[in-house]
Amino acid sequence: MALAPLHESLLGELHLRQVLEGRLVVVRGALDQLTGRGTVRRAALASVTSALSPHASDRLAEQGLEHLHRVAGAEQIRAVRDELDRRLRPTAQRLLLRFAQALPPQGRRLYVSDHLGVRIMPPQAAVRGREEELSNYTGFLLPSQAHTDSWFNTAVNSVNLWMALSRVRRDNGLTLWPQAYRRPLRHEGVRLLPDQPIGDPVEVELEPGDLLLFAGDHLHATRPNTGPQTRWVVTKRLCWGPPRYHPRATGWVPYLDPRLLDTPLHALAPLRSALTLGRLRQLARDRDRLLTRLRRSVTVPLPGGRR
Ligand SMILES: O=C(O)CCC(=O)C(=O)O
Ligand SMILES: [Fe+2]
Repeated sequence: MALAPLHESLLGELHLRQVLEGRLVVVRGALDQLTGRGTVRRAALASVTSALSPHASDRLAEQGLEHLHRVAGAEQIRAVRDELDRRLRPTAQRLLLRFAQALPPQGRRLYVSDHLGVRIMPPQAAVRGREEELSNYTGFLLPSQAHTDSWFNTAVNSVNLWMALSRVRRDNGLTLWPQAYRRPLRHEGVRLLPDQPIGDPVEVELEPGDLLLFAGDHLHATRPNTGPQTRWVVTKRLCWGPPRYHPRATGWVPYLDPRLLDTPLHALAPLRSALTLGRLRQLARDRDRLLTRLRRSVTVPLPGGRR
Protein backbone atom coordinates (compact mmCIF):
# COMPACT_ATOMS: atom_id res chain seq x y z
CA MET A 1 0.00 0.00 0.00
CA ALA A 2 1.28 3.50 -0.82
CA LEU A 3 2.10 6.18 1.74
CA ALA A 4 -0.41 9.04 1.93
CA PRO A 5 0.76 12.27 0.30
CA LEU A 6 1.00 14.62 3.30
CA HIS A 7 1.28 18.39 2.83
CA GLU A 8 3.42 19.89 5.60
CA SER A 9 2.19 23.16 7.05
CA LEU A 10 2.81 25.47 9.97
CA LEU A 11 -0.16 26.28 12.19
CA GLY A 12 0.08 29.92 11.12
CA GLU A 13 -0.25 28.97 7.44
CA LEU A 14 -2.92 26.34 7.63
CA HIS A 15 -6.19 26.69 5.70
CA LEU A 16 -9.01 24.36 6.72
CA ARG A 17 -10.75 25.03 3.41
CA GLN A 18 -7.94 23.07 1.74
CA VAL A 19 -8.39 20.21 4.22
CA LEU A 20 -12.08 20.11 3.32
CA GLU A 21 -11.10 20.06 -0.34
CA GLY A 22 -9.43 16.74 0.46
CA ARG A 23 -5.84 17.72 1.28
CA LEU A 24 -4.08 15.68 3.98
CA VAL A 25 -2.04 18.11 6.06
CA VAL A 26 0.54 17.45 8.74
CA VAL A 27 1.83 19.97 11.28
CA ARG A 28 5.07 18.61 12.72
CA GLY A 29 5.44 18.94 16.49
CA ALA A 30 2.04 20.62 16.86
CA LEU A 31 1.17 18.88 20.10
CA ASP A 32 3.97 20.58 22.02
CA GLN A 33 3.08 23.94 20.47
CA LEU A 34 -0.55 23.58 21.55
CA THR A 35 -0.07 22.19 25.04
CA GLY A 36 3.40 23.06 26.26
CA ARG A 37 6.30 20.70 25.90
CA GLY A 38 5.64 17.11 26.93
CA THR A 39 2.29 17.85 28.62
CA VAL A 40 0.26 15.14 26.90
CA ARG A 41 3.06 12.59 27.16
CA ARG A 42 3.22 13.30 30.91
CA ALA A 43 -0.56 12.80 31.12
CA ALA A 44 -0.13 9.48 29.28
CA LEU A 45 2.55 8.32 31.71
CA ALA A 46 0.49 9.50 34.69
CA SER A 47 -2.41 7.40 33.36
CA VAL A 48 -0.13 4.38 33.26
CA THR A 49 0.93 5.08 36.85
CA SER A 50 -2.72 5.25 38.03
CA ALA A 51 -4.07 2.37 35.98
CA LEU A 52 -1.04 0.05 36.24
CA SER A 53 1.89 1.01 38.44
CA PRO A 54 4.73 3.52 38.81
CA HIS A 55 7.08 0.77 37.70
CA ALA A 56 5.21 0.25 34.40
CA SER A 57 5.19 4.01 33.85
CA ASP A 58 8.96 4.25 34.43
CA ARG A 59 9.49 1.49 31.90
CA LEU A 60 7.45 3.30 29.27
CA ALA A 61 9.18 6.61 30.06
CA GLU A 62 12.42 4.86 29.22
CA GLN A 63 11.37 2.63 26.32
CA GLY A 64 8.48 4.62 24.77
CA LEU A 65 4.69 4.54 24.94
CA GLU A 66 4.83 2.13 22.00
CA HIS A 67 5.70 -0.64 24.49
CA LEU A 68 2.45 -0.46 26.48
CA HIS A 69 1.31 -3.96 25.42
CA ARG A 70 4.52 -5.37 26.91
CA VAL A 71 3.57 -4.18 30.40
CA ALA A 72 -0.25 -4.45 30.14
CA GLY A 73 -2.93 -6.90 29.02
CA ALA A 74 -6.11 -5.94 27.14
CA GLU A 75 -7.99 -5.10 30.35
CA GLN A 76 -5.20 -2.88 31.62
CA ILE A 77 -4.78 -1.14 28.28
CA ARG A 78 -8.47 -0.31 28.45
CA ALA A 79 -7.99 1.10 31.96
CA VAL A 80 -5.08 3.26 30.76
CA ARG A 81 -7.17 4.52 27.83
CA ASP A 82 -10.10 5.42 30.09
CA GLU A 83 -7.82 7.11 32.59
CA LEU A 84 -6.11 9.22 29.90
CA ASP A 85 -9.52 10.19 28.52
CA ARG A 86 -10.54 11.31 32.02
CA ARG A 87 -7.34 13.31 32.49
CA LEU A 88 -7.40 15.02 29.08
CA ARG A 89 -11.11 15.85 28.94
CA PRO A 90 -11.00 19.02 31.08
CA THR A 91 -8.19 20.57 29.01
CA ALA A 92 -8.95 19.18 25.55
CA GLN A 93 -11.24 22.04 24.62
CA ARG A 94 -8.52 24.54 25.51
CA LEU A 95 -6.15 22.72 23.17
CA LEU A 96 -8.69 23.01 20.34
CA LEU A 97 -9.30 26.71 21.02
CA ARG A 98 -5.55 27.34 20.98
CA PHE A 99 -5.37 25.52 17.67
CA ALA A 100 -8.17 27.70 16.24
CA GLN A 101 -6.47 30.86 17.52
CA ALA A 102 -3.13 29.89 15.98
CA LEU A 103 -4.62 29.73 12.47
CA PRO A 104 -4.58 32.63 10.01
CA PRO A 105 -7.99 34.13 9.08
CA GLN A 106 -10.06 31.26 7.67
CA GLY A 107 -12.76 33.18 5.81
CA ARG A 108 -15.50 31.36 7.74
CA ARG A 109 -16.41 31.08 11.41
CA LEU A 110 -15.07 27.98 13.15
CA TYR A 111 -17.22 25.83 15.45
CA VAL A 112 -15.62 23.48 17.96
CA SER A 113 -16.78 20.03 19.03
CA ASP A 114 -16.57 18.57 22.53
CA HIS A 115 -15.42 15.31 20.93
CA LEU A 116 -12.33 13.74 22.45
CA GLY A 117 -11.01 10.42 21.15
CA VAL A 118 -8.22 8.62 22.97
CA ARG A 119 -7.25 5.86 20.57
CA ILE A 120 -4.75 3.30 21.82
CA MET A 121 -4.26 0.51 19.30
CA PRO A 122 -2.10 -2.36 20.56
CA PRO A 123 -0.79 -5.07 18.24
CA GLN A 124 -3.64 -7.36 17.19
CA ALA A 125 -2.47 -10.27 19.33
CA ALA A 126 -2.96 -8.21 22.51
CA VAL A 127 -6.74 -7.93 21.96
CA ARG A 128 -7.40 -11.14 20.02
CA GLY A 129 -10.43 -13.02 21.39
CA ARG A 130 -11.69 -9.92 23.30
CA GLU A 131 -13.52 -8.36 20.34
CA GLU A 132 -17.01 -8.89 21.70
CA GLU A 133 -16.31 -7.65 25.19
CA LEU A 134 -14.47 -4.57 23.83
CA SER A 135 -16.93 -3.83 21.02
CA ASN A 136 -17.84 -0.46 22.61
CA TYR A 137 -14.21 0.49 22.08
CA THR A 138 -14.26 0.10 18.30
CA GLY A 139 -12.07 2.90 16.93
CA PHE A 140 -10.57 3.41 20.40
CA LEU A 141 -8.88 0.04 21.18
CA LEU A 142 -10.14 -2.13 18.34
CA PRO A 143 -9.90 -1.24 14.65
CA SER A 144 -12.78 0.62 13.02
CA GLN A 145 -13.93 -0.42 9.53
CA ALA A 146 -13.98 1.96 6.56
CA HIS A 147 -16.36 4.84 7.27
CA THR A 148 -16.88 8.55 7.00
CA ASP A 149 -17.53 10.33 10.29
CA SER A 150 -20.75 11.99 9.13
CA TRP A 151 -22.40 8.55 8.82
CA PHE A 152 -22.14 8.56 12.60
CA ASN A 153 -22.93 11.97 14.08
CA THR A 154 -20.42 14.61 12.95
CA ALA A 155 -20.90 17.43 10.46
CA VAL A 156 -19.99 16.87 6.81
CA ASN A 157 -17.75 19.95 6.97
CA SER A 158 -15.90 18.74 10.06
CA VAL A 159 -12.11 18.50 10.19
CA ASN A 160 -10.33 15.84 12.23
CA LEU A 161 -7.29 16.67 14.32
CA TRP A 162 -5.51 13.33 14.65
CA MET A 163 -2.62 13.86 17.06
CA ALA A 164 0.13 11.30 17.47
CA LEU A 165 1.30 10.71 21.04
CA SER A 166 3.46 7.78 20.02
CA ARG A 167 5.15 7.01 16.74
CA VAL A 168 2.56 6.07 14.09
CA ARG A 169 3.82 3.46 11.67
CA ARG A 170 2.35 2.32 8.40
CA ASP A 171 1.43 -0.97 10.06
CA ASN A 172 -0.54 0.57 12.94
CA GLY A 173 -1.91 3.92 11.76
CA LEU A 174 -4.80 4.98 9.59
CA THR A 175 -5.93 3.88 6.14
CA LEU A 176 -7.51 6.49 3.88
CA TRP A 177 -9.12 6.20 0.43
CA PRO A 178 -8.53 9.72 -0.95
CA GLN A 179 -10.09 8.98 -4.34
CA ALA A 180 -13.42 8.19 -2.65
CA TYR A 181 -13.66 11.65 -1.10
CA ARG A 182 -17.04 13.24 -1.80
CA ARG A 183 -18.11 10.38 -4.03
CA PRO A 184 -21.69 9.27 -3.35
CA LEU A 185 -20.75 6.13 -1.42
CA ARG A 186 -23.39 3.51 -0.74
CA HIS A 187 -23.67 2.65 2.93
CA GLU A 188 -26.11 1.06 5.33
CA GLY A 189 -25.98 3.01 8.56
CA VAL A 190 -22.27 3.29 9.28
CA ARG A 191 -21.31 0.27 7.17
CA LEU A 192 -19.79 0.78 3.73
CA LEU A 193 -21.48 -1.52 1.23
CA PRO A 194 -19.17 -3.75 -0.81
CA ASP A 195 -18.59 -3.76 -4.56
CA GLN A 196 -18.23 -0.07 -5.33
CA PRO A 197 -15.25 1.92 -6.57
CA ILE A 198 -13.37 3.58 -3.70
CA GLY A 199 -9.91 3.90 -5.27
CA ASP A 200 -6.57 2.89 -3.79
CA PRO A 201 -5.96 3.00 -0.03
CA VAL A 202 -3.01 4.89 1.47
CA GLU A 203 -1.33 4.67 4.88
CA VAL A 204 0.18 7.31 7.14
CA GLU A 205 3.39 7.57 9.09
CA LEU A 206 3.92 10.18 11.84
CA GLU A 207 6.40 11.09 14.55
CA PRO A 208 5.23 11.55 18.14
CA GLY A 209 3.75 15.04 18.52
CA ASP A 210 2.71 15.41 14.85
CA LEU A 211 -0.80 16.54 14.01
CA LEU A 212 -2.57 15.10 10.97
CA LEU A 213 -5.57 17.03 9.65
CA PHE A 214 -8.08 15.34 7.40
CA ALA A 215 -11.69 15.90 6.42
CA GLY A 216 -13.95 13.73 8.57
CA ASP A 217 -15.75 12.78 5.36
CA HIS A 218 -12.68 11.15 3.85
CA LEU A 219 -13.33 7.43 3.73
CA HIS A 220 -11.00 6.12 6.45
CA ALA A 221 -10.41 3.16 8.77
CA THR A 222 -8.05 2.08 11.49
CA ARG A 223 -5.08 0.29 9.96
CA PRO A 224 -5.31 -3.02 11.88
CA ASN A 225 -2.15 -3.15 13.95
CA THR A 226 -0.06 -5.88 12.39
CA GLY A 227 3.16 -4.34 13.73
CA PRO A 228 5.12 -4.78 16.96
CA GLN A 229 4.22 -1.45 18.63
CA THR A 230 1.22 0.13 20.36
CA ARG A 231 -0.03 3.30 18.66
CA TRP A 232 -1.45 6.20 20.71
CA VAL A 233 -3.49 8.98 19.08
CA VAL A 234 -5.79 11.69 20.44
CA THR A 235 -8.50 13.22 18.24
CA LYS A 236 -10.45 16.48 18.30
CA ARG A 237 -12.82 18.00 15.73
CA LEU A 238 -13.94 21.39 14.47
CA CYS A 239 -16.11 22.74 11.69
CA TRP A 240 -15.20 25.22 8.98
CA GLY A 241 -18.39 27.31 8.74
CA PRO A 242 -21.76 26.42 10.26
CA PRO A 243 -22.14 22.65 10.73
CA ARG A 244 -24.13 20.72 8.15
CA TYR A 245 -25.15 17.10 8.71
CA HIS A 246 -25.49 14.00 6.54
CA PRO A 247 -29.16 13.33 5.65
CA ARG A 248 -28.82 9.69 6.76
CA ALA A 249 -26.61 10.21 9.81
CA THR A 250 -27.21 7.78 12.67
CA GLY A 251 -26.63 10.44 15.34
CA TRP A 252 -25.97 14.13 15.91
CA VAL A 253 -23.42 16.07 17.95
CA PRO A 254 -23.34 19.80 18.61
CA TYR A 255 -20.54 22.14 17.55
CA LEU A 256 -20.00 25.21 19.72
CA ASP A 257 -19.51 28.84 18.79
CA PRO A 258 -16.21 29.64 20.56
CA ARG A 259 -17.10 33.33 20.94
CA LEU A 260 -19.80 32.42 23.46
CA LEU A 261 -17.77 30.01 25.60
CA ASP A 262 -16.66 31.54 28.92
CA THR A 263 -19.37 34.22 28.63
CA PRO A 264 -22.76 34.47 30.39
CA LEU A 265 -24.25 33.33 27.05
CA HIS A 266 -22.35 30.01 27.02
CA ALA A 267 -25.62 28.03 26.99
CA LEU A 268 -26.22 29.44 23.50
CA ALA A 269 -22.88 28.20 22.14
CA PRO A 270 -24.45 25.07 20.46
CA LEU A 271 -27.38 27.08 19.04
CA ARG A 272 -26.08 27.33 15.48
CA SER A 273 -25.67 23.55 15.25
CA ALA A 274 -29.10 23.04 16.83
CA LEU A 275 -30.75 25.21 14.15
CA THR A 276 -30.08 22.63 11.46
CA LEU A 277 -31.94 19.91 9.61
CA GLY A 278 -29.50 17.48 11.22
CA ARG A 279 -30.82 18.36 14.67
CA LEU A 280 -34.45 18.04 13.52
CA ARG A 281 -33.71 14.60 12.10
CA GLN A 282 -32.09 13.60 15.38
CA LEU A 283 -35.21 14.69 17.30
CA ALA A 284 -37.29 12.53 14.93
CA ARG A 285 -34.94 9.56 15.50
CA ASP A 286 -35.16 10.05 19.28
CA ARG A 287 -38.96 10.12 19.07
CA ASP A 288 -39.06 6.95 16.94
CA ARG A 289 -36.73 5.11 19.33
CA LEU A 290 -38.84 6.15 22.30
CA LEU A 291 -42.04 4.99 20.58
CA THR A 292 -40.47 1.64 19.69
CA ARG A 293 -39.38 1.16 23.30
CA LEU A 294 -42.84 2.10 24.61
CA ARG A 295 -44.53 -0.27 22.14
CA ARG A 296 -42.25 -3.09 23.23
CA SER A 297 -42.93 -2.48 26.90
CA VAL A 298 -46.75 -2.62 26.45
CA THR A 299 -46.69 -5.77 24.28
CA VAL A 300 -47.58 -8.46 26.80
CA PRO A 301 -46.75 -11.95 25.49
CA LEU A 302 -49.78 -14.28 25.41
CA PRO A 303 -49.53 -17.67 27.08
CA GLY A 304 -47.91 -20.26 24.87
CA GLY A 305 -45.75 -17.66 23.16
CA ARG A 306 -48.62 -16.46 20.88
CA ARG A 307 -48.86 -12.71 20.12
O1 LIG B 1 -7.61 6.28 15.01
C1 LIG B 1 -8.32 5.45 14.45
O2 LIG B 1 -7.97 4.28 14.30
C2 LIG B 1 -9.66 5.82 13.91
C3 LIG B 1 -9.79 7.31 13.76
C4 LIG B 1 -11.08 7.78 13.28
O3 LIG B 1 -11.91 7.06 12.75
C5 LIG B 1 -11.36 9.21 13.45
O4 LIG B 1 -10.53 9.95 13.99
O5 LIG B 1 -12.45 9.64 13.04
FE1 LIG C 1 -13.52 8.25 11.89
